[in-house]
Amino acid sequence: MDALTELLYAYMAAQQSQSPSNLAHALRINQKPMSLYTTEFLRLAPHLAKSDVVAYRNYVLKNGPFIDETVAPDLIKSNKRAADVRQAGNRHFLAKDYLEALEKYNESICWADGPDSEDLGIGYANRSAIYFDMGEYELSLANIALAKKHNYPERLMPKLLTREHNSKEKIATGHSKLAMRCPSLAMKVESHPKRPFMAAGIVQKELPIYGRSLVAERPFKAGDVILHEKAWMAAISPELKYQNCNRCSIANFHSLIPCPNCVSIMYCSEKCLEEDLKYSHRFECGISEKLHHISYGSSRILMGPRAFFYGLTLFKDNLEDMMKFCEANGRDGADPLTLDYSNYDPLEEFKIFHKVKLPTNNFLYEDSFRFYAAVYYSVYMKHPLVRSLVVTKPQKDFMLRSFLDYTRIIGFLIIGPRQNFTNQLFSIASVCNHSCDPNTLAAVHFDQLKLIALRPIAADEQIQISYGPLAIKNTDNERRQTLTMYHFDCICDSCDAAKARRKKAAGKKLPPVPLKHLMALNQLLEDGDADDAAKLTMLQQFANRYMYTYPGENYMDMIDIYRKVLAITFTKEMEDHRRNIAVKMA
Ligand SMILES: C[S@@+](CC[C@H](N)C(=O)[O-])C[C@H]1O[C@@H](n2cnc3c(N)ncnc32)[C@H](O)[C@@H]1O
Repeated sequence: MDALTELLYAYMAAQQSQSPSNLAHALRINQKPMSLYTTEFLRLAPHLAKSDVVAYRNYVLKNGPFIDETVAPDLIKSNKRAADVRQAGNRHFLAKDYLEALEKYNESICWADGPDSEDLGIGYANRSAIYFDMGEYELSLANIALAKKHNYPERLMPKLLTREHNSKEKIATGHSKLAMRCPSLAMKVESHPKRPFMAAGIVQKELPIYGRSLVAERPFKAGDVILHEKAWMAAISPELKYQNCNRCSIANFHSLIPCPNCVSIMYCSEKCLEEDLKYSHRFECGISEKLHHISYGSSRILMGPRAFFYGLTLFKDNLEDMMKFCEANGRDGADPLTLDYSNYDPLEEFKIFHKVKLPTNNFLYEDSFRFYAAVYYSVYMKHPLVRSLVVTKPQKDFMLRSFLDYTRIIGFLIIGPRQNFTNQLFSIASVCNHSCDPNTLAAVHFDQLKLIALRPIAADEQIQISYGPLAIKNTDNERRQTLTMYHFDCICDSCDAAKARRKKAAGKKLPPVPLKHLMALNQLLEDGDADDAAKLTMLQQFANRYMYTYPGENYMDMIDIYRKVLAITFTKEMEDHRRNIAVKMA
């Protein structure tokens, strides 16, 4: 019987007998999505529905699901495993399956037992060979440097030195991807003195139904970068553990370093490693596989517990102080624009997060959230550090309730298309409301976000982005359906039938000459070799000059092209940024 059939049988048996212990058995067999069991769990314990999260926790502690050693054992570093997994990577490399090979080499790097293991050095060296083949010479050099630092065997050194020489030669002869010169989306408008990464002249206002909103106090032009924000928290789905950084979520071309103590976690840099150890991994190292088992298929669900431990660290591990603050401060509203980022204090930013007001008590996925909070609680309490800090009953209940509360807040705050593999939390950008015809693009590259005006924005206009659906692409029904995931009915102008009709009537056709230029531009855009900077400048000029035709069809088509070019440019800009970091590492 294959594993899937076995799982199915166990699942059906659990359903028939309605016995929690059979469910626990099914869970042991299944190493994958826990979400499969949420509905089933709730069916087996219907009395829990809508009850307090403490009841969920008590039920889970008594009846399971037990995420223990039999379900998700800790992985202990092993050079033998490192060598075996590396062999699998070599097979992918020979077949030129570069991404699969990188993932296997990363896994091998994680298994390598300690910084002096030659398996660590060989893993980095093998990665450098892939980057060389991919034409990523800076990354090749950075990985050669890592291999040399981590006991790469002398007997193999000549091969590595040849690759180092060849990579340098490729860069010197203009074959580096950095030589392709990507335009940077720099902030050119005046910045705010207390928020150097944000344009001056933007405020937070409370608007009917929308709630907190970002509003321009001065006009902006198309192409103005009005915010460049870094996420304060991010998470990846466990499937990406050998592909993305556990702290900032970036893929970094899969050039990652391992947690020195466990096999389950990687980072894009020493900085992320240090920060993650400080804010969350010290509470997770040793139980990561169990946590992964719970959050398989989702990055978001772990962010609630993570936010709690982040806060606890900022309160200097003093749980009583954190409890005092949280109990004295209800969720009655918060404005991140009151923070002084020129004198950044992460605790103040965390307090703003804690005070976010949720618009409803009717939360989506509430039963699942309580179930997950309870199961996470049961796993985190296995960690000695957590057990030493969370001791009394009120402290334990506080941690449990915080897991749930922060999961809800994060569900409310996360912007952009709902996808599960990586998620990031931005304090300021998360104040942006959705519009199906947004005036601004939120370009996101993992933990980096830029808000860029897509068309001229007038003073007093709300700054809005799209969380996914767009009137230009999706029907009213499609948009409504997508937005049910966000649990709100869109009130933007495109979703109000009368306003949408009036708006449409105001649109004009582009004059013949710019229309001809636009068609030529369309062709140019299909030419991959065309100068990105020239495309951007042209589109930006169109967007500003012909705003009077908005929302005419030609103008809207052009904005759609502009949106795509901006998103591609931002990705390239961020990738170049990482290549430049690799140069420094080499
Ligand atoms: C990421 S938050 C945006 C900030 C939020 N307005 C606040 O008060 O914190 C997303 C929430 O804002 C509200 N919202 C955003 N766009 C909206 C829209 N187009 N129509 C109605 N409500 C919207 C919904 O309550 C949604 O769940």
